[in-house]
Amino acid sequence: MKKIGIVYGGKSAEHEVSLMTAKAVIAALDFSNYIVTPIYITLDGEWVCGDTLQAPVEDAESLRFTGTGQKDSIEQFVTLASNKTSRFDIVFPVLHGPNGEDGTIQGLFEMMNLPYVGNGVLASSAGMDKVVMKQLFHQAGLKQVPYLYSIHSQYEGSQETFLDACESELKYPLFVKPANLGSSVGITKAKNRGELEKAIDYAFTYDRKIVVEQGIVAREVELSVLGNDEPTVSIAGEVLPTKDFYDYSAKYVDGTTNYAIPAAISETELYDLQQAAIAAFKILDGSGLVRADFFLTDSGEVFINEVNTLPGFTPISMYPKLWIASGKTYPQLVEELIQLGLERFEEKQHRVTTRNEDDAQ
Ligand SMILES: Nc1ncnc2c1ncn2[C@@H]1O[C@H](COP(=O)(O)OP(=O)(O)OP(=O)(O)O)[C@@H](O)[C@H]1O
Ligand SMILES: C[C@@H](N)C(=O)O
Ligand SMILES: [Mg+2]
Ligand SMILES: [Mg+2]
Repeated sequence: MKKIGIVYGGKSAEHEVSLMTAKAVIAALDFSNYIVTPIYITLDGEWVCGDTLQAPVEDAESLRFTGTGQKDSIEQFVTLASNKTSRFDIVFPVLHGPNGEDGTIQGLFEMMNLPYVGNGVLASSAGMDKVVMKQLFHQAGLKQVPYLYSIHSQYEGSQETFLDACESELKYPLFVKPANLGSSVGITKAKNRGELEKAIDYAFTYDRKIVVEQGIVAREVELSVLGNDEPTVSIAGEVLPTKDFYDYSAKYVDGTTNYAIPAAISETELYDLQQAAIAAFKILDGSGLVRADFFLTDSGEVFINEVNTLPGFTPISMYPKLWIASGKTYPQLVEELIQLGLERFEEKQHRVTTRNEDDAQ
């Protein structure tokens, strides 16, 4: 039996989405092969290690443990994970957004020498920050919509100058986003200066850095990438929002969004999208998984919007659905991700061992 720790929740505005993902991942595990420990990080950042689970949980709510009120209960996790008998064989951080999808927890696992599922520190942090991500994508030659960004302390002193720059360099409608977040939290579509100003103020309530993007009229197409050094890429899926854009409520609340899997696109368009998804994964030095989100224009032009290094992962989320459409089952996908995490860890360990032996000779 392998010991697996599922870490979920998190100090993030995507906390609730993580609970849904965690429930689904736990349900996919083979309980005759894994001893499953749930580790909940509350919205306040308190860590609560649950008792090992005997079976999948019935609902996501039951994963929301009550904490002890001690903010340093991360020590409980460190003790559990460092102890020889209770040490996890692997940890699965099922966290979305800041403090989880951004390299912070991956850094903790690295320092503890714990194998974990998914992207490492670099890919996670560079993939979380939409500005850094855009700069890397530019370097990889990937086409993107025009954008500007600002940092709160700079914006405060030069608000009008920034608004003027947005209006002269970009065309309405504009999409204003916190740089480090997901699930469309904090994003507003602005159609005039007044709305832009409000949208910027709102995005700054989530992050010290914000991005203002030119809106594009295009289809929204997403692809899933899976693997380590030789990643594979899925077919494409199209998001068909029935609202103004694919906002938080369209994603998780009102169920108004439709999806087309596979997306009705040409072979050339699919090829271009797949090449771009792999290029995005590689420039970030990804491991395990990434969902790449694109805009596809009527003339077949591909613009990368962003990647998610720990995308929504319930059986009805786009990332798994694209692999399920290619013949994998959801539990097979979860198992594959665990194996990829173990492979990455073993490869690193092997290098250390070999080097130490070489040094000793
Ligand atoms: N430049 C743009 N032009 C047109 N629509 C946009 C643009 N940027 C974002 N959108 C709309 O807003 C949605 C959310 O944007 P984005 O994917 O960047 O946010 P996110 O918070 O990282 O979401 P997630 O991580 O859940 O995919 C997009 O799916 C799209 O509907
Ligand atoms: C979880 C959300 N950021 C997604 O990418 O699906
Ligand atoms: Mg995102
Ligand atoms: Mg997206």
